[in-house]
Amino acid sequence: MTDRHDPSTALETTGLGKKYRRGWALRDVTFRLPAGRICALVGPNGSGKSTLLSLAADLIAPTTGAVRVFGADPRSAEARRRIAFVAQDKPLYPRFTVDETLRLGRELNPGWDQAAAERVIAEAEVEPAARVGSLSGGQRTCVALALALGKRADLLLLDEPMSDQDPLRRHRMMGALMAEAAEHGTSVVISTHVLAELDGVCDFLLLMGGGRVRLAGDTEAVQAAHRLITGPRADHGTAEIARHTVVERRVTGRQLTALIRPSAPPAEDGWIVREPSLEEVLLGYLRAPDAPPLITSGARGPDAEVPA
Ligand SMILES: Nc1ncnc2c1ncn2[C@@H]1O[C@H](COP(=O)(O)OP(=O)(O)OP(=O)(O)O)[C@@H](O)[C@H]1O
Repeated sequence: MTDRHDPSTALETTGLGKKYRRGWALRDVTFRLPAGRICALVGPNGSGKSTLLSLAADLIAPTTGAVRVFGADPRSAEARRRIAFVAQDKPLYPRFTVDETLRLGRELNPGWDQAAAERVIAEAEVEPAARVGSLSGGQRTCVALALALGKRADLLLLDEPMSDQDPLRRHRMMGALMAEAAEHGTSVVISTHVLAELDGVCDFLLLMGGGRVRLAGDTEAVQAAHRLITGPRADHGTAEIARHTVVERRVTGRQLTALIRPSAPPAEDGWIVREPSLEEVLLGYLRAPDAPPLITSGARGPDAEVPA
């Protein structure tokens, strides 16, 4: 685990685990998110995404291991100041107006950025004089996002913030969020089920499955580690594929398509070989829950012992 006040690492976990009465929600999670990155947190329902975010935001305590925020304990005042968390259930005061909610944010946060918060409200076309209790679920999410951005945190933890937004507002909110993050170098972890939403937005990836990390690293490095190969479903094809780490293979008619992590340059003759899109990589892993995990070097802590 890195020293305190590590400016280069936004979030780091070592052997992090969380056990509820019914069993483990998170197991042996070890990764490092460098600062200034936009990290997509993806995985099926119940794979541990919210649990991981809640541990980082100190809403719950780990059963095993540790989590650090910029090198600090999440329970510390420093970590609390540097984190903003938008949970799935946005706890806001329903009797407050939007304006009053922002005023509360200003009073509670010394570094409050009123202009940033107001930009989100304006972008979302939410009426500042409206009571929070009268807003739609999607509009309430925008108020929660405005509070998070107004706090001017260094690490934004966002749990499916776009799930209740209509497509147009989803697009506008993502744009506003990314513009703010780029301007201030803010680190972001955003969980989502909408894989298409990630393209060109996120530069870091964390894929969870069964409470464990299945993929972690720069999106470019993750993509570059994979190849999508298509060819005839003949015996020699099977032999070719067996040379590599196979994430997923599918047969359609006489054709074989496989997502692989090549151990050597794949044979080109008779095969179409190309780098998969991020969505293709993610879909491959989601369809193959037993595929071996990949933690790229950029996502490993200095003292981590994780499989390559
Ligand atoms: N407070 C809790 N008490 C008991 N079990 C819990 C609690 N919170 C989560 N779990 C369990 O932990 C596991 C992981 O849940 P978690 O909410 O972290 O998943 P998720 O990936 O965020 O799911 P989703 O995509 O549906 O939001 C699930 O099996 C869930 O039932």
